[in-house]
Amino acid sequence: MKILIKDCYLCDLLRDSGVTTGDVAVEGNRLLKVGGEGELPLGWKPERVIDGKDHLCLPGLINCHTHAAMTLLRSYADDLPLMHWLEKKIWPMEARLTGDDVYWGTLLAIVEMIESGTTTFSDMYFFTDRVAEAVEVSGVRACLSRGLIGIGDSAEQGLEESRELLEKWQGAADGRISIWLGPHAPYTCPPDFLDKVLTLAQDYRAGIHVHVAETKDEIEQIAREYGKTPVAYLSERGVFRFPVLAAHCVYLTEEDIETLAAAGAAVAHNPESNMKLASGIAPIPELLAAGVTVGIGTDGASSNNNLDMFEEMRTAALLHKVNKGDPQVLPASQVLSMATRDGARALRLDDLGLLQPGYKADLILVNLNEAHLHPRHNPVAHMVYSARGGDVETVIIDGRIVMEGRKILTIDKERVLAEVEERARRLLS
Ligand SMILES: CSC[C@H]1O[C@@H](n2cnc3c(O)ncnc32)[C@H](O)[C@@H]1O
Ligand SMILES: [Zn+2]
Repeated sequence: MKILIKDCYLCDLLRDSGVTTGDVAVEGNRLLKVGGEGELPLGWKPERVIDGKDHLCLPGLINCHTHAAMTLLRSYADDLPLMHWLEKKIWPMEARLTGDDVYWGTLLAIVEMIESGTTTFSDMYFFTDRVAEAVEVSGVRACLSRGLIGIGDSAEQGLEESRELLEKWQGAADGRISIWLGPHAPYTCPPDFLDKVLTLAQDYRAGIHVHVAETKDEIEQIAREYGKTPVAYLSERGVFRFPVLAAHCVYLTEEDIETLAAAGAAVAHNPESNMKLASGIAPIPELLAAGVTVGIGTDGASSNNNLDMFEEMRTAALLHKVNKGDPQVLPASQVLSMATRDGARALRLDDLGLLQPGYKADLILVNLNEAHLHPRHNPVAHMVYSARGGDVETVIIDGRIVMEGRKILTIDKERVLAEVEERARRLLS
């Protein structure tokens, strides 16, 4: 499809050169022209023209760490610390989930993400076949991992399912789906199990998505069991020989940061989940100073409790300023970059996260005609400090319009809401 978005505001995050106005042309699943950059072939005619006036065009937001189907458990267990929350509330309830539950819970997450401008997400859950189906039908982009727990009966099953996913879904849905391996965390993955995960990573050249150093409890447990930090434990097993997406990374030593930087590992920062579970504050300024790529994630809807990346950007920006007592820490343009370009790099998705000719056509139009977005001194700052997910008007993913005028075109939202209500009721009964 050839789409022309006319007269929108554009910001160039690569050069941080402020905001301009211009047109954006999309052909197939690629950006053809963005403002003054790129060429339209002679006689090029759009099939769709979208009026971009009073709208800011941005790369689609990238949610680097979530558990999409946990929308089913939103506000089922609040105000608890991580281990109590997981062991006493979440895991017993997750044991009751069916594949259909995960499918509909994931679709609900996708509705929420599209409505708030997220076009790509990185997920770790189970029944991942069903997660992939939800991604395929809805038109979003996703990196999916089957969460792997190496203690208990289902360890081997998780590995087998991961292998099947890699065979069946890697590059599926026109390349919108990527498969990663998801060893859950150092405290659920003993050394011999991690070794099996890495053999699979080697066989399929897959990346590793893992929770790391999230709480003080984890630091103490891994020190007790292995006499080292979680990062050192993973490093000794050889995890960092592969592309790594490390979620949380709240408690890191200087040496851990050096290890992550030297390995080219990326971190998914989840400030709201870390705040809600009272896990702590990740050393994001230090990671950035060391050259580590940092993306932003919401974590699951049960520890956040929404999937709005605008809110997450604002929280990230504010949290680190107050933590450091320095308002210059994490300026708006850097946070917006973390939620777009750096997120794409963290997920190893080339040609994504920037509005540049030749890049994948994943973009959003944010309606600036709202009271909280006036006056327009600095639309980039508005995206981090003032905007809300509900300001997103149009979403294009892989060159396809998936939301227009706030109506999602690929999913029957009413059906999703009804299915989830019924399933959530059954789960608690
Ligand atoms: C085995 S699939 C993934 C697994 O992770 C659980 N989970 C959700 N949020 C967190 C978190 O912040 N830290 C650790 N584990 C988390 C989720 O409930 C699934 O069981
Ligand atoms: Zn998580």
